Amino acid sequence: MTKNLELNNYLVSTMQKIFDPIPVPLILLDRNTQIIMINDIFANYLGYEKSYIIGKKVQDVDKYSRFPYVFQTKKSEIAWKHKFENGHTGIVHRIPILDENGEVDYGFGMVLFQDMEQFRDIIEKNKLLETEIKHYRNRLRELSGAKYSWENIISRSIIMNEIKSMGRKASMTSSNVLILGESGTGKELFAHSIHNDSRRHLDPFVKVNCAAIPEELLESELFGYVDGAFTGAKKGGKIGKFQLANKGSIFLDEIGDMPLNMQSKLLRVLQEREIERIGSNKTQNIDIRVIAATNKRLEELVEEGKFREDLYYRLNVMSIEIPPLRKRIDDIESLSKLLLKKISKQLGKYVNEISHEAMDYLKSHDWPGNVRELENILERAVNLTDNNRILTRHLSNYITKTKKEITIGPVKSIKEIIEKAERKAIIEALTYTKGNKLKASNLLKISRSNLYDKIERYNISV
Ligand SMILES: Nc1ncnc2c1ncn2[C@@H]1O[C@H](COP(=O)(O)OP(=O)(O)OP(=O)(O)O)[C@@H](O)[C@H]1O
Repeated sequence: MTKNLELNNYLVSTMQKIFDPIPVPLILLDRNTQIIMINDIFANYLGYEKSYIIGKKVQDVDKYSRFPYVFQTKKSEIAWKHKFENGHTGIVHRIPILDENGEVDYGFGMVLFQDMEQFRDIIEKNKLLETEIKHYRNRLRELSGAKYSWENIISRSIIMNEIKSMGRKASMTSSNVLILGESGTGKELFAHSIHNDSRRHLDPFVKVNCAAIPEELLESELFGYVDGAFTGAKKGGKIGKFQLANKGSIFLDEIGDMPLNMQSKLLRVLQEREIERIGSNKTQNIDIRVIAATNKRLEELVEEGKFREDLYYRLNVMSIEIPPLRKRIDDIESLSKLLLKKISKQLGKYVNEISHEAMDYLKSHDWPGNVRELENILERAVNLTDNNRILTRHLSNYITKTKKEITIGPVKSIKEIIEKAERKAIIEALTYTKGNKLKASNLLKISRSNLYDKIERYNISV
């Protein structure tokens, strides 16, 4: 008995030594709400000598104490506003400590904020920090997030409009998306737009070019690593792209070039929805949407054993195939106009017109490099022209060398077919009448002024 008492006294005095230097008001009660321990700062706060308080029931020191109630409910009260008997108002925690039978053994209390001013100060600072974080998040999103949306994707052809509307549908779902198409067809534009139009648009959009990162670095890029994971690892470790993209979307460009071993790891992420940093055995849950793109024929890669079939099916939940530019020549004119605007802005040189003949050449080219190639051709032409107009001579030789009749594209608009036929008929009539416009207009059965208008509109040199 004496031994137990001695032990108890020893424990209490040791704990008191620990309690006292802590600059936060702390209190410990026994199961009868009797104060076993209180630190100096709390005793001062209550306005009593510590020796006077110890051994008293808590409600005798502060008649508003809710500890008797907490002992009944056995439920902690965290961050409660409390007005003490002496008039102070603070924010407090009251925690019942239960024994193995679930009965209250002790009660632990602390004053988190000693007055409401202090509390309001912290809340204000917190709000300020939140605003700052929001600001930097927005800046980060502007710098590294999704930059493009549907308005940036020019589409006049029926086929492209349909594909855009499929893209819009894909934005609405949370399924993975696979974007297929030749190089330069606008796969990346689609990936940005899908993210920007999805419910994840306020969260990160992280791009990884699977073909550009050496195989041995890809795993650490995607998964990150912990401090000291391997020789040469950065101090403090590295956050992987999966984690950076958490809650948002990860754009895996050139997925067809992902090495097989990484494909297995990606599949695990998609199945388990969790990742492990290299060198760590802790898993972290992640919530990401994968948007993958490739210019390779994935089915062929699957057949050749270069792409995992199960991963292919996981990614191919919604697939969008962007047709090459040569299959949608109706888009060339409007695309060129938009690209001219963009290039003019970049080069600080205003060019906004393309002669009819030059446009014909553009429409009859095969465009193996698709929109990217068109952009390059136009940039060169803008540099070469002396005014605001691009003529045939400003186009690269390889574009003007071969001009075939434009018959490609099953979805040419009626307007374009009529315009082409009209232009051809006017040229034939003018050639036949050796440039006599009156005779030509009679042959064509249109008025002379109408003929003049069309000559100007179709840019026909007489
Ligand atoms: N429909 C479009 N409207 C406007 N610009 C486009 C369109 N399609 C492509 N572009 C432009 O063409 C260029 C190439 O597009 P993007 O990078 O999206 O192609 P990609 O298919 O991802 O190419 P790669 O397979 O080589 O990565 C970009 O400058 C893009 O802005």
